[in-house]
Amino acid sequence: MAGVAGRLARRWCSGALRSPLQITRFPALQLHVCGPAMRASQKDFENAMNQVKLLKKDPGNEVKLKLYALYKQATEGPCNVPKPGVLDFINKAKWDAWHALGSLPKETARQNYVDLVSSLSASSESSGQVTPAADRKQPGSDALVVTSRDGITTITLNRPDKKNALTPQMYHDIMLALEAASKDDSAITVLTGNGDYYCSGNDLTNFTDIPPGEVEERARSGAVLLRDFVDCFIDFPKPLVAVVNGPAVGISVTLLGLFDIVYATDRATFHTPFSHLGQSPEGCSSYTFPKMMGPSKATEMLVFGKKLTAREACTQGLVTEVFPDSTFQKEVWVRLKAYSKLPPNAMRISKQVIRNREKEKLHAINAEESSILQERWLSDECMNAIVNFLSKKAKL
Ligand SMILES: CCCCC/C=C/CC(=O)SCCNC(=O)CCNC(=O)[C@H](O)C(C)(C)COP(=O)(O)OP(=O)(O)OC[C@H]1O[C@@H](n2cnc3c(N)ncnc32)[C@H](O)[C@@H]1OP(=O)(O)O
Repeated sequence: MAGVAGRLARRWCSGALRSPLQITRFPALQLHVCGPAMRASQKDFENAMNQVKLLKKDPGNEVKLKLYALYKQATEGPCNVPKPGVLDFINKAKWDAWHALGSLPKETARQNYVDLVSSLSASSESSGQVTPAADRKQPGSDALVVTSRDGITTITLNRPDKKNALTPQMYHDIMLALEAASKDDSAITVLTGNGDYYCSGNDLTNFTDIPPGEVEERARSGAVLLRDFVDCFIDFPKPLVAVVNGPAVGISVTLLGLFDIVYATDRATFHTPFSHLGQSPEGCSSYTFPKMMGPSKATEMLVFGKKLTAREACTQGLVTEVFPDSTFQKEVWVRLKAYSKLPPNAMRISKQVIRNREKEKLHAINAEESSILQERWLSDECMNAIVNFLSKKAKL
């Protein structure tokens, strides 16, 4: 086994399965499963599969083989496929691992899978047992991962290779996730990013491949989507926390004015390059930013595109607290777990007392900003900026 593991390590470490994210592309871990629950429920199992995608550290080949074997056993039962040839190292190692589980019942394999993922999560920064909060419609792609544990529902942007830029599918999935989180039994909802960025804002390739006759219609439907998306944040009934794990750009910054708490690593920056892009502010920032930081500081950000450090953003009221990057995850999650144990109804009602009197105004501002942006998207200034980005001339 040592020789095979060594060859596997070389193959995996030099190939497609190197990073923790890539573990999720291990095809067997993606399949859907069914069957009755004994101990770990189907939901626990699905949550565990989502957790695997978020592991910060590569667990190593032995553990990956164990996960593979348990997954196969839990979903298909005892190994029932022919043994691969001796030179087919990877498939043979996988087959060996699965075959070694003998007649282990599916339910036990599922439980063992959940336990193993839980122990891996606990030993990485995102610790804690994953538990289902409510029946949740899973997002339509891997670009968003939703988990619930310790009374906290966490929505994680999971497109690290694109700095978590937001695609139309992600806008829809975030809305669905917020809708589900508003009804589940968690006390707090968190939005965060996987990888080195929190979010690089709207995916600028959303503006490509639009047939000439459809530009206006695309701008109109984009504005409707934007308005609906921001409305979900305005109306969200429970404490909403942004865990800003790295730089934030565009709409991911403007939305922060609608969060109840914003925790940021000292590595984060806050950048709204709207004028550079021929665009205009959204996310109600034309109202929340001047209110928070005064009109001239808001103008520096929203009109001149001044990029703030985390400490500057904290001084100006956009960020609640800044943590050293080395302890960010640990400190923030300890804090949030403690908050999540407070009486949930009291927290929800207090949030509403603080926020409700602004709601109508925010909806009106959102509608206005969306309609102005719809016009901006049709402007030459905006088109030229997108072309510049796409041709890699502009790094903002
Ligand atoms: C419903 C519609 C609602 C619309 C709401 C409107 C919102 C407005 C905004 O959000 S405006 C903000 C738009 N975002 C930006 O302008 C950021 C653009 N990106 C960058 O400037 C840089 O990529 C960076 C500073 C974020 C990171 O630079 P770095 O050099 O560290 O990394 P790369 O540039 O190599 O990025 C890695 C890959 O990620 C792709 N990418 C990053 N951000 C975006 C993005 N916003 N849209 C599309 N793609 C993005 C980048 O192209 C690289 O991809 P590649 O590896 O395939 O080249």
